[in-house]
Amino acid sequence: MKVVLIGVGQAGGKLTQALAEFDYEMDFDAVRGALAVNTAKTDLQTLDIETQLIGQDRVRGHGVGGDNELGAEVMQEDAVEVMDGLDGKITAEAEAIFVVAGLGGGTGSGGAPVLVRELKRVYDVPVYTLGILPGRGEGSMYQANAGRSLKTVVREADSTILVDNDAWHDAGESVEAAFDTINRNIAQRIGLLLASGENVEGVGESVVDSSEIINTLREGGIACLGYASAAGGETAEDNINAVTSITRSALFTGTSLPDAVTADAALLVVAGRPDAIPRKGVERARSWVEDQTGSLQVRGGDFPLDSDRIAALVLLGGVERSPRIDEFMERARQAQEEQEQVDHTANFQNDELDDLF
Ligand SMILES: Nc1nc2c(ncn2[C@@H]2O[C@H](COP(=O)(O)OP(=O)(O)OP(=O)(O)O)[C@@H](O)[C@H]2O)c(=O)[nH]1
Repeated sequence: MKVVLIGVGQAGGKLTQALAEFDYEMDFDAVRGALAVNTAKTDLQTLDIETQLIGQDRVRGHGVGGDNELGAEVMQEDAVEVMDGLDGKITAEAEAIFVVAGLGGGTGSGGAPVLVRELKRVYDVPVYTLGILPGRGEGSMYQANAGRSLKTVVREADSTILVDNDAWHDAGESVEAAFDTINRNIAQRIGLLLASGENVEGVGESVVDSSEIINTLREGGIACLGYASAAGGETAEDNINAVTSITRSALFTGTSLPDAVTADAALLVVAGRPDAIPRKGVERARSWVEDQTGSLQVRGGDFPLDSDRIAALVLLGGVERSPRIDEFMERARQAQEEQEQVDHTANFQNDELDDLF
């Protein structure tokens, strides 16, 4: 799928760069344009992709300090500039636009939903969000911000693929220490999904293409991605059990949104050497995904790759009824209440307020 990526905020910019680099190193050519937008000048200076600083009048290049309402305002005020900056980058060949953001901060959290809305007004291709949910251990500001941002961005985007910051790193690693691991995994796994069907030689009937990704995300709402891989055997026959077993791991342990299984639609992509991908294994795994997700819309396809490993990617569309989302929204709601209490106490201690007597 030919895509243009727009990172908003610090996490959004870093991930956009990581995705663009992976795509370039693998020679997939799925990423046709990349831009990082932020209110913090120093965050942009560390990136190699094209960048755009917004909100200079309001925050003078210092970021919005976790204030996502301010993040949304700044994006709205500078929307014309950002859209002008994208002119020429989003060409007719682009099949989708991805707005990439950490939903817990200020700039990405507030700015992403505004930018998605603006993009949808102008472009005909689907506009998706790749959103990062704060891990359980992150502070209440992050949780509350992400709750509001998620609610808004899901309404605006054609679909929102979520990666939970607790999902794609080893247990025991703190979220901050794990950023590198998470970002590498996102670049590889989301990168492979985007590249499915791109730059593929000897395209056969069973090769997955962009329309299957778009159709899987068509129902809107929240989506997630599962991934697992294993050493491949010599022949396709040798890999029948491997394909079913990695598909199971992708859905149960390798998912970007733990516990999200019930889905409106799904796509199973099996990547590996074309002669090592077993038709029988893929078909068996696809019908297993059907049983697990309860969806009758489970697509399947191959992604020919010159690799000794065999990998399964499971894209689930319409997972918003999952217990994981309910649990997160409850956490966000409690965090917002806690924050309101903190603000309330702060008012009592405010020296600028006169005591009554
Ligand atoms: N996976 C991942 N998450 C990150 C990374 N950096 C920050 N985050 C997460 O993103 C959220 C914070 O968002 P940031 O992108 O840092 O903030 P911002 O959008 O730049 O907003 P301000 O700093 O308030 O202007 C938190 O939930 C972090 O855990 C990263 O490199 N990788």
